Amino acid sequence: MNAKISRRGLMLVLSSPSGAGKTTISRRLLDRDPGITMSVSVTTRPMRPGEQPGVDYYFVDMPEFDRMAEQGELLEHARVFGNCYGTPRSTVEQALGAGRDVLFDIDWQGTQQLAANARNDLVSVFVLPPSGSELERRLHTRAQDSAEVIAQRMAKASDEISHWAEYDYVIVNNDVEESVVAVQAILRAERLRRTRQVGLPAFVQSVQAAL
Ligand SMILES: Nc1nc2c(ncn2[C@@H]2O[C@H](COP(=O)(O)OP(=O)(O)O)[C@@H](O)[C@H]2O)c(=O)[nH]1
Ligand SMILES: Nc1ncnc2c1ncn2[C@@H]1O[C@H](COP(=O)(O)OP(=O)(O)O)[C@@H](O)[C@H]1O
Repeated sequence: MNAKISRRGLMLVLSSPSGAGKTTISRRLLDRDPGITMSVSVTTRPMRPGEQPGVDYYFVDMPEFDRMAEQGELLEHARVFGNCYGTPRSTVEQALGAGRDVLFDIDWQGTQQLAANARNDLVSVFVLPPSGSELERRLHTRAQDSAEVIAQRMAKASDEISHWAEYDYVIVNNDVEESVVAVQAILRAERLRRTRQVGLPAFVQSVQAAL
């Protein structure tokens, strides 16, 4: 049997223009891998029908968001579509220390901040749609937004996509299952990075001691 070597968790970021499929990929990944925890963000945007506080987001008002940001309670934060979004620091740090991986659905601004502050813990994946017309089709089939909101999301897509080259990995989400398998392969390899396996020195010593 393989020895259990303790490991630091990693931060897996999925970013994409709205509608490319990151929520769909994230859900399947979370269902299949009990070692991953989803980071729940705080936001000032209004709750949508069907959303649950503490599950989809923590919904807060602007003064509370500002207080959290000022007191250093957010690992990163950004303004997106006119609302504020941020990642609570404490849950992420606890998970990483306990060897659990954390999945983030955040935009390029948040990813840049994590890269600046915690590069060694970060693995970033950009999800591209197969084409512009397919992106628009997916936004329509999701049937969540008005025509006006869809037009806004399409206008924002080019801006988000312009940051693709800042990511460690890029996948084109043609087939959901293939995309999930690709992200699982990325995770599998990244978990084996020497620097993340903090229990390795002790393990190697124990192997050497018996030689
Ligand atoms: N930087 C940052 N971006 C976030 C965070 N939470 C969500 N986002 C991004 O904010 C954008 C809007 O999210 P949301 O309001 O849920 O709308 P939707 O995902 O486009 O339906 C998406 O691009 C998310 O990736 C966060 O904590 N930090
Ligand atoms: N590979 C795919 N092929 C076809 N439809 C997809 C694919 N991935 C996601 N979708 C669909 O596209 C829509 C947008 O996906 P979603 O995961 O909500 O995107 P995002 O979280 O990036 O905004 C949803 O209706 C989803 O079922």
